[in-house]
Amino acid sequence: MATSLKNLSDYSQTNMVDVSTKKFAIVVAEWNAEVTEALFNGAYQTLLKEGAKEENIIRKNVPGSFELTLGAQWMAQNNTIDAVICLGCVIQGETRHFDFICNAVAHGLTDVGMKYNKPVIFGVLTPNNQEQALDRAGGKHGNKGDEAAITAIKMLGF
Ligand SMILES: Nc1c(NC[C@H](O)[C@H](O)[C@H](O)CO)[nH]c(=O)[nH]c1=O
Ligand SMILES: CC(=O)[C@@H](O)COP(=O)(O)O
Repeated sequence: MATSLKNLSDYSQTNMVDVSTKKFAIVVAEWNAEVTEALFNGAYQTLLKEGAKEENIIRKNVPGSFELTLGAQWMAQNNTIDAVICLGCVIQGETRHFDFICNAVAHGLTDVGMKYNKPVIFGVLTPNNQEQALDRAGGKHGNKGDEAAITAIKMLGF
């Protein structure tokens, strides 16, 4: 598995720009809160470690990952926001509901980034079970929240 070959929290220092004046929105889905809170902490601490200011990081919650798209749009339309980081965790259930949510939010966040011409980062875990989720939210495979924050910073250095 690709993730088993890398740690989500490892990253190269290329394209790491000065983010001391950059403003970030982090939109967090409340579903699977144990996981999404760990993703948020990873993203938040990574932004601070890379030089972002606490006062320049805005957090907004949405009920579930499906709502990340509208939450991202509400943040992206704010001209003072430089990048939007979206965090969620969609865990496979018994039905195809998982597929519809994952596809909708992946396409939706892509569309928001293209519409507002700014980084909108897909920090959504799509695991088969809780264990796989926790492994990627500060567990043995690192933290996708770290990865999402670094991705936002790298895109600002494009
Ligand atoms: N099952 C999960 C959901 N489901 C809720 C949806 O995201 C959405 O809020 C609902 O369909 C109403 O629009 N959300 C997650 O983030 N994770 C899940 O595992
Ligand atoms: C991904 C989900 O929405 C999930 O909670 C749905 O579970 P199920 O497919 O068993 O209804």
